[in-house]
Amino acid sequence: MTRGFYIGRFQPYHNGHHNVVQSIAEEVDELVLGIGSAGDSHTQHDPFTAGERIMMITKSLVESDLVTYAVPIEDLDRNSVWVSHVQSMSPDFDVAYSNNPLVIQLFEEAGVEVRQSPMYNRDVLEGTEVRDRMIEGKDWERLVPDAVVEVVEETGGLERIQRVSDSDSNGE
Ligand SMILES: Nc1ncnc2c1ncn2[C@@H]1O[C@H](COP(=O)(O)OP(=O)(O)OP(=O)(O)O)[C@@H](O)[C@H]1O
Ligand SMILES: NC(=O)c1ccc[n+]([C@@H]2O[C@H](COP(=O)(O)O)[C@@H](O)[C@H]2O)c1
Repeated sequence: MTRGFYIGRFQPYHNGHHNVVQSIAEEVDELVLGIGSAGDSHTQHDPFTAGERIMMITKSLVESDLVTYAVPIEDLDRNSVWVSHVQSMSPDFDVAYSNNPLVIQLFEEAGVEVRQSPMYNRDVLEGTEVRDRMIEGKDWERLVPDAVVEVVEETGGLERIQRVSDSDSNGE
C-alpha cells in the first residue's frame, strides 16, 4: 500500500491540480492533499478559506476511486521544522508530490522521496490566472472542475474575491 502527499495552496483547486491528482492516482493507493497556507483567506492572493478548499477538493474527487484525505497545513515561520509540522498533521505518507523548489528541498533534506509532475496547460491552468479571471468576471469556469464552480457559487466566492481585490487595489 502506497500513500502519497500532494501539497498546494489550491486557491482555487483547478484543472491543472485535477490532472496532477489523476496522474498520481496511477502511482499510489491513497493520497493526502495538503492544503497549504491554511490560515490564509480573504486576500486577492488567497481568497478561499481552508474549509472552502476542502469542499472544492472533496466534491471534485467524489467520483474518484482513489482514497483521498484533505488536510489543512498552516504556515510556520521556521522552514527547518516545516516537514515535521506537515508529518504531525497528515496521515503517514511514503512519497511527496510538488514542483515547488523550496518544498522539494525541505522534503529531500528530511529524507522524504519527492516526485515532480508534468505541467498541464500552464498558460491558463494557474491559480493566479483563474483568480484574475474571477476578478474580471470572465470565463474562469472552464478552468476548474464543475464542483469548484458550485462551491464558489454556494460560498459567495466571486463577490468576495472581487471585493478584496478592490480593497487591495485601494491600499486598504
Ligand atoms: N497546470 C498545472 N499542471 C501541473 N501542476 C500544477 C499546475 N498548476 C499548479 N501545479 C502544481 O501544483 C502545486 C500546487 O500549486 P498551487 O496551489 O500553488 O497552484 P498554482 O496554480 O501554481 O497557483 P498560484 O498561481 O496561486 O501560485 C505546485 O506544485 C504547482 O507547481
Ligand atoms: N515554512 C512554511 O510554512 C512553509 C515552507 C514550505 C512550504 N510551505 C507552504 O506549502 C505550500 C506549497 O504550496 P505551493 O506549491 O502551492 O506554493 C504553500 O502553502 C506554502 O506556504 C510553507
